[in-house]
Amino acid sequence: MDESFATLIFKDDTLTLIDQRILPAEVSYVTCKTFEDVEFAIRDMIVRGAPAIGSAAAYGVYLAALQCPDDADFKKACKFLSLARPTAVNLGWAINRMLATYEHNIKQPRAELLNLLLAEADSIREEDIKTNKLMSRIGAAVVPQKATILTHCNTGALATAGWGTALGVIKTAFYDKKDIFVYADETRPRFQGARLTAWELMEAKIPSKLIPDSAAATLIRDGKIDLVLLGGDRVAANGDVANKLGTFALSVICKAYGIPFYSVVPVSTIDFSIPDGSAIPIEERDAEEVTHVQGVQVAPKGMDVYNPAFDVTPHQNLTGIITEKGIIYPPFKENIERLERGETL
Ligand SMILES: CSC[C@H]1O[C@H](OP(=O)(O)O)[C@H](O)[C@@H]1O
Repeated sequence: MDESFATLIFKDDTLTLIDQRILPAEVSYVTCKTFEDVEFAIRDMIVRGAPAIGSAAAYGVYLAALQCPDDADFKKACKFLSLARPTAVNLGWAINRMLATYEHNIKQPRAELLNLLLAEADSIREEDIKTNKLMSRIGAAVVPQKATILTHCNTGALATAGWGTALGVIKTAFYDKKDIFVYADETRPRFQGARLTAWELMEAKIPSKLIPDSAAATLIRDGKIDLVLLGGDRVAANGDVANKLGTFALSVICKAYGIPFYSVVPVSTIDFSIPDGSAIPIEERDAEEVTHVQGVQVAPKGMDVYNPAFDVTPHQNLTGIITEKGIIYPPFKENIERLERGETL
């Protein structure tokens, strides 16, 4: 996808989002004029991907301030936004950053306070694009001159405010003229890989193939994959990573066959407050996502469903975690503590 496609645009007190529920069949946009619109857009995955969710939520907080001059109403609106999806830490991180701007400037005239909140939301969006390009540059160093890469879910411009995390690394390696080939798995049940990553790879003209999720294991066993690059939604202080369902299984297979396995995340996706992955809330989504495919029923009516949207990969299965502050290698806990102290790795 060329960079003219913006995942989210904010203008005239309106957040415009490319509707990721129906890409690539249709390129259409949804406008959000209230914080309730933004909450729905996040919850229904019109916008998805940890950094993109954070950026959208930041504008949702600004819209809440526009709608709610009363402090208690505003705080209630922010709480409502924070509950839209539980796993990606970027949602809470962005809301908390906006709330800090609000509290710090609460005594300013209302118009000035609103301007400062909008400026903070713009900064969060702009910083994310810069962060993605920086981590992509750092991450491209782990991509051999000739490599076949497996990626999972969607971690491109659509999952962020622009450019991408793991797919950002892949694009950077490609534009660096590395001889890469990408296998993108479909990523059931929402098909972020088949719908979104395939679209971004084709737009970028990166040599690639789409595969069923369950084909990855055989490709890894048969030595067809040199490297796995994927995203993350919340990283615990010991390096455990919550990411799209299926990540854990891929990590086990890669560990068994000695394939490098990297999560690519901005530091804003690290939750320094939780000691390990057991504390990460895992979102469970509607049964229909599994019983239906693009609205067509495939499972018998009334069949019970377990539909976790994420799983947790233990740090022991990771080769490294690529960030804009450097690559976190084992010992993960100690190196994450260095990041928390503001060091660059
Ligand atoms: C760049 S973070 C992308 C991250 O978000 C995806 O989840 P979802 O599509 O449900 O928001 C997936 O976990 C990706 O790795």
